[in-house]
Amino acid sequence: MTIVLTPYWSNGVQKLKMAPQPPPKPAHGLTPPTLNDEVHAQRCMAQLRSKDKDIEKYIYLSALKEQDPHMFYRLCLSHMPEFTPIIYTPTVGQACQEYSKNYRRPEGLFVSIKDKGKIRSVLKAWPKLDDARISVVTDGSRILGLGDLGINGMPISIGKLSLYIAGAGIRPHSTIPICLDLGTNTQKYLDDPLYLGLRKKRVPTDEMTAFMDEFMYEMSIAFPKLLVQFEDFSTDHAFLYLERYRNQYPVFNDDIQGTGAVVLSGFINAARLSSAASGRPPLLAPHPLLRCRLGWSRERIWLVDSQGLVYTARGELAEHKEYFARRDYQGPPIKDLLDILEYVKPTALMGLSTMSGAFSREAIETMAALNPLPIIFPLSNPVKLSECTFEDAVKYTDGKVLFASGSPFHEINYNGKMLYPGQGNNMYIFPGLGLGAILARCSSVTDSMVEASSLGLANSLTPEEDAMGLLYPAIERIREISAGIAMQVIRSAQEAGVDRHPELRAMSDPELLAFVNSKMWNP
Ligand SMILES: O=C([O-])CC(=O)C(=O)O
Ligand SMILES: [Mg+2]
Repeated sequence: MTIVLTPYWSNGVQKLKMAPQPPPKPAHGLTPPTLNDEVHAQRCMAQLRSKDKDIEKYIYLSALKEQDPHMFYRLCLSHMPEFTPIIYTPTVGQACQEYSKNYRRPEGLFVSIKDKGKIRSVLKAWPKLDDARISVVTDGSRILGLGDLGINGMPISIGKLSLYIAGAGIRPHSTIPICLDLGTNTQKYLDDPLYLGLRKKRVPTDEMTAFMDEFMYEMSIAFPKLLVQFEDFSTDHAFLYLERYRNQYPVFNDDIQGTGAVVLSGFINAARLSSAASGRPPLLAPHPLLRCRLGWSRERIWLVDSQGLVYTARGELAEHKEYFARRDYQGPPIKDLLDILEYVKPTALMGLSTMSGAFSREAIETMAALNPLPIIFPLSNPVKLSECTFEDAVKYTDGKVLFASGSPFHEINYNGKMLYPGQGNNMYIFPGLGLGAILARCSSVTDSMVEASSLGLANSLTPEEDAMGLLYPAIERIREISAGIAMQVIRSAQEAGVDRHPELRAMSDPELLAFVNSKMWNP
């Protein structure tokens, strides 16, 4: 699906002041007596870099995390740009595809449709019942843009939780990766002798819903302090279960809400730069009214799917497309993206299509002809499914583009000037959103909390990052960014009345930020 956005503007809210972090505790563990920690860190990096293939690096880091989690997280934090593409998108996509082939040891919880009726006993098998604070739950049905991987989706839960630990200082013991096995419709896996999941097709939705009801209820009993992040469910089920449980349990959907928040955040910053470049006046009233602006933004968003422009007169539409279907367009159908761009004349082009090349050279050139500084966000994951590359976006706009992608691209030296791609990936949002929700002990995750995370991220750019034209802050600052986001999320939970940690209400903002920082685990 492609969303074409027309102009949009915003101005900033107050910048956050960050409290200093507590100093890291000295690492200790099962290391030989003459082993020097500093040198061993270098040794680990050398071992990592000696691997030719990214999947080998993934396997090496997975083993390091098991053997020496302090070293793993310490290196992860000090090498975020090098680590995230391995332990997370894009390599985690390959790790999922090859999970049954590369499997070495248990790392999470599997709950299958065969456990229906006795899910409680399966959850009780988890060794750290009382510590559990955050679980990432997938059913493997839509892993990144790679489709239905069945039980092979487990590494996505593991990867997200590694970023919770690195990026928000959640204690490793407090995380539970979960993969639900409801079958798979991917024949290749059903035929694979090494496949680790049930050899059956996915169960129908009513059966799945009965399973999910029991699962969610038992989770809330077994782990009373747990926040649940739904991850990579197929689109229809993603919407269905978010709506079904969001007022009953603390739960959010990373692909709907986390991605929405991260894209909005990058877009707020891009719109500011784009409007300035075009000399257009600011188009948007100040921030904290996002929800009120939804109706307004609906007028400015043109949704495109495989059938072309989405409009109400086109006929029956999937429910999640109806909201943004154009009511003011009567036809004829316009299918071609170039024709749609000519018709709409958008400021921004966003891709959620999982179609590599969907933003063709002509589409990018058209965006550049329409705007002095077009906003182009190819958001599909992993890298090989991105609608265009950073290089293409730079080349076909002559270096004048506000770019963010879902997966990482390298910076480019274009005519002597370094240009930096933004990574509009929900990894900027979920650690801070989750941390805030956990610390507030919230009973549910409200839209206002998700919005708060988005605004917290948008306002986390330093003056230097701002001057470089970045849309997202440097990922190296993830701890500081997550702390700021968590604080905004806690305040928003308090405003919504879903917090269950009243002592935090009395704290001033600096006190609250210091509290958030003090709760972070450090390797
Ligand atoms: O995992 C990522 O990189 C972002 C995400 O949630 C997805 O693509 O489903
Ligand atoms: Mg996802």
